[in-house]
This record gives sequence, structure tokens and C-alpha cells, in this order.
Amino acid sequence: MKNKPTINVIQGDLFFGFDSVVDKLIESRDKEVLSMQDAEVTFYRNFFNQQDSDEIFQTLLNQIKWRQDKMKIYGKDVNLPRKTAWYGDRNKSYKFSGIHLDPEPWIPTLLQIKEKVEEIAKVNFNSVLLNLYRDGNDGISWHTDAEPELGKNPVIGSVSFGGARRFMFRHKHNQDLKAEIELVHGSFLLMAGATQHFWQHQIPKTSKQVQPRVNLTFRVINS
Ligand SMILES: O=C(O)CCC(=O)C(=O)O
Ligand SMILES: [Fe+2]
Repeated sequence: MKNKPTINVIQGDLFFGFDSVVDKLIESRDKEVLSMQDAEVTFYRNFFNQQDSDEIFQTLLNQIKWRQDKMKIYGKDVNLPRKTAWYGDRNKSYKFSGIHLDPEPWIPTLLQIKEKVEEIAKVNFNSVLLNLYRDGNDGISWHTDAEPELGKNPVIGSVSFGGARRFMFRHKHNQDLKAEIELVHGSFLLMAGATQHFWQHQIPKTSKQVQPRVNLTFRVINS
């Protein structure tokens, strides 16, 4: 199932509306740099091999303490369209979409992923936010990972297992700038530099049949 999905860096055309342009990517054997201005985004498609990815995916589904969190919309409590979990070093608590989370202690599988991600990111992460998208009705809407606890130019290491989903970017100040990538089983997306200042991202809901997916975003929380 490791066929090559596309990376489209889509740039809107001023006169003809959105015109999909597959931009030139700087591509080496396992590293792809997305050509996005005001951002540093790199993608490692086969970061984990098939067998490791399958094993890790099952372990995460079974061992993570998945919770159903709620958020307030116009004063009403509404379920988030995904399950979440928060693991990390002790004393690193975090507010996300108005939800206060205390981290669960690391488990071996998470530490194994963290170590591999840190080698590339050159950052020591102290926490990870996990999302479980059960099907196409689950998603995450436009946002930046720019909570104050994450500091000025946060490095976010995002690892995905399970069904592939579209990951979309849009520039905050120029609506013609968009980018999109398919986050496949076993892949790693690294966001750094000013990315969170200038770009929002989302996983849109979809009416297509999609398999369950787990995403992990490793983060450095300063508290
Ligand atoms: O599921 C993903 O790939 C993205 C998750 C995300 O953006 C987040 O948790 O902040
Ligand atoms: Fe995010």
C-alpha cells in the first residue's frame, strides 16, 4: 500500500481563480521539502516501514487512553470530531481548544517514535498530542499550533498511521496561497520556522470511505 501519493503545492492564480500547480519540490531519496513561502515544511513519506507502521498503529489503538473531549460552541458542549490523548513529561500541562490537559506518562511505543523523530527534528520533544480519526466524519478544522506554551517558532513533528488523510495548508494573509499533502501510513511531517505564524492547517472531513487514522504531534511545551 506504499504507492506514491501526490504532493500538490497549490497556488491560486490572480486572474483565473484557483489553478492547481504542482510546484517544484526539492526531493531527495526520503526527504521532500514543500515549496511554501514563510514556512519550513518537510515530509518523510516512508519514515516507518510497513511492518513497523502496522505494529505501531495497532499498539496505539489498543494502549493509548483515548478520550472524548468536548469544546464549547455558542455556549454548548459539543464533542470534538475525533478522540484525543496527551502524553508527556510530568508537569507539562497544556491548553488546547480551551481544553486543559494533563499528560499521561510516556509508554514505550511513544518513546520509540519520539526518539526516531528527534533524530531528524534535532529537538527534544517533551510531549505529544494524539488524535484518533475514526472515519471521514472526524477531522480537525483550520487552526495554527501557536499556543503560547509552544514558544515563538514551534517545531512540530507530526507522525501518521492508518488511513491516509488530506492535510491542507492556507496562508493567513494571502488567500491565494494554499498547499496540500496526503499524510500516509508511516509518514512524518515536520513543521518549523515561521510556519505556525503564517499558515493554518486542517484535516477536512470527507464523505469518502477512509480507514481509522492516528496522528501524533510531538511538541515542546515551555512552562
Ligand atoms: O491529524 C493531523 O494530521 C493534524 C493534527 C493537528 O493539526 C493538531 O493536533 O494540531
Ligand atoms: Fe495542528
